[in-house]
Amino acid sequence: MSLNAELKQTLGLDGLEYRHNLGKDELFREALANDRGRIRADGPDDEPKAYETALGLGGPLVYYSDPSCTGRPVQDTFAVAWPEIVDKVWWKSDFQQFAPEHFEPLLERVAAHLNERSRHLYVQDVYCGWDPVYAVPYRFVGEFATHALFAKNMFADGVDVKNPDDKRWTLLNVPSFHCDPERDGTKSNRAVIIDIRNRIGLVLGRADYCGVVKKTMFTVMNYMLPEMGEMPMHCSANVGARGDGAILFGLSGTGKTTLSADPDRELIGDDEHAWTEDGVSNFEGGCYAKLIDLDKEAEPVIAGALSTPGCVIENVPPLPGKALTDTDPQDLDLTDGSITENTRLSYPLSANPNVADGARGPHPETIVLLTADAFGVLPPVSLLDTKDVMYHFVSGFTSKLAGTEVGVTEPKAAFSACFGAPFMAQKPSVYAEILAEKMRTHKARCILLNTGWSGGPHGVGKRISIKHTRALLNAALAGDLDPENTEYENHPIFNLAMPKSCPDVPSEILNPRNTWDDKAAYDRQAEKLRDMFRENYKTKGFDQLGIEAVM
Ligand SMILES: Nc1ncnc2c1ncn2[C@@H]1O[C@H](COP(=O)(O)OP(=O)(O)O)[C@@H](O)[C@H]1O
Ligand SMILES: C=C(OP(=O)(O)O)C(=O)O
Ligand SMILES: [Mn+2]
Repeated sequence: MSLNAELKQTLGLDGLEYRHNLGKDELFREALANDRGRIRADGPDDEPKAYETALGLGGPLVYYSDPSCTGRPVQDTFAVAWPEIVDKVWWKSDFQQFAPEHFEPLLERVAAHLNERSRHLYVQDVYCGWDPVYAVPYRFVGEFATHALFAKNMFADGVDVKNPDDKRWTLLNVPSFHCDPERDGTKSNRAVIIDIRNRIGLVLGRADYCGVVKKTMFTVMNYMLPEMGEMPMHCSANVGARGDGAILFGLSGTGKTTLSADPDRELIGDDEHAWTEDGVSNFEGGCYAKLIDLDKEAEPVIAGALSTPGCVIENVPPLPGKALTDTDPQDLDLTDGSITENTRLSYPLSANPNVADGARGPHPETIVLLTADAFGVLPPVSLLDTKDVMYHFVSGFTSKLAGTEVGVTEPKAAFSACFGAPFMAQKPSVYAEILAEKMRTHKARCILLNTGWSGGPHGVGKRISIKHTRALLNAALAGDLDPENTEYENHPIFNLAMPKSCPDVPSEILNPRNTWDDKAAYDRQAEKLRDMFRENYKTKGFDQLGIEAVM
């Protein structure tokens, strides 16, 4: 079937011009010519943007998203509540039911909106997943060349999927369509809606943060993989010189991207993976790094990717006095969080000089659970046994940092099951059971690595340095923190095993109580966090899932 006929059949689009599978250079030029201002002017009450899409000198594209959408719009994210999925999906405030009777009329209105204007659309055919066992063809269809370029950077290509037409997902991204909540069944004038029955994603209105283009598909994968008995994971992954695999689970801002980009280890990916019988493989073909206050020495790989042609930079303002035409990445102010703290760089895996072949690697030898504790009370590193892993995996404690979700402006304690609740389309027990089974089969060492605050809570203490976190991680990966090589002490409040020493890390920071001047205040804060863990365990009914309480 021709592309025209296919898009007429799946989406009702008719009489449109498709710019299909353009190369990066073409998408780059199209983004500059077409994504500036024009389409946004359709919306009511448009807040002016401070800057418009700018040119990089043969380097990255600099995109400024709608000021109301510099992170994921979680409160406007839905799945169509078809009867065959309604009992399986884990519904929650950041993943809500969309009434089936509203879906078709809404899609028809979106199609009519596009057909009437007969604007051109960008269509990019990519794959989600590098392993043909579970990979799906992913067709991005949207108004902005920027998002098509993002999809090209961020997804796999050339994957040999059998019967691709029976598996293809189509994402229709239409920033110029503003929903009417009363008529359309949405909560506001924007919406992100997943239709599992028909394999369609809809991104409407001010939802143009590029992260939506990848995380929507990630949510889909998290629904589908357990159906095939496979484990999807919100984690980064890499491989050391001994062929030793590692995976690092963590919610946004905990360090998946930063810590997996290690010049000495082959990168598999920074965010979304599957763990199957064959090992670990990436869903994506690119990375999505945070740029705020990037330290070019501590993060050489990310800094190096900044000037890669075809990369997309999001919401970084220029240095004072620098013009926005002909922007050299050097002219951007990476310390400027005035648009958002969640400034971003998307780059293909190939921009990293050390990547794993085919974005795949072995079963992990080390499993890292990342957390960023803004209370400053968890140890920087703890050794976990299997029951600790299960407990901390379903608890998913971290502090949400400002920016990645609309509405989060300061660090906030979060218990996000499986370290990615908004994307876990099925219930946490589904993922916990598959992980438990994997851990029984493949023995791995496990650590809890806290990249959060030390010496006091956020605002008083300091964030643990990347240098120390990396030293702790490297020691764990090398086996230096294995129980036969290191002495441990127990944290009496969290019941966690803390090493007494670690190469290249001052011993006194390993027990967080040492880093606080006021020990009584430390104990009170630690007890408060422990009580939050207990409360979360109780209210979510984790005992009924067979998860043992460890604290
Ligand atoms: N000790 C640390 N470990 C990891 N990241 C840190 C640390 N201290 C500060 N950071 C910063 O925190 C952010 C971590 O974000 P990122 O690696 O993108 O997380 P994720 O990929 O899990 O969302 C980065 O901006 C990084 O520079
Ligand atoms: C893209 C995102 O992921 P992360 O912050 O984990 O890199 C996001 O949360 O929007
Ligand atoms: Mn990341």
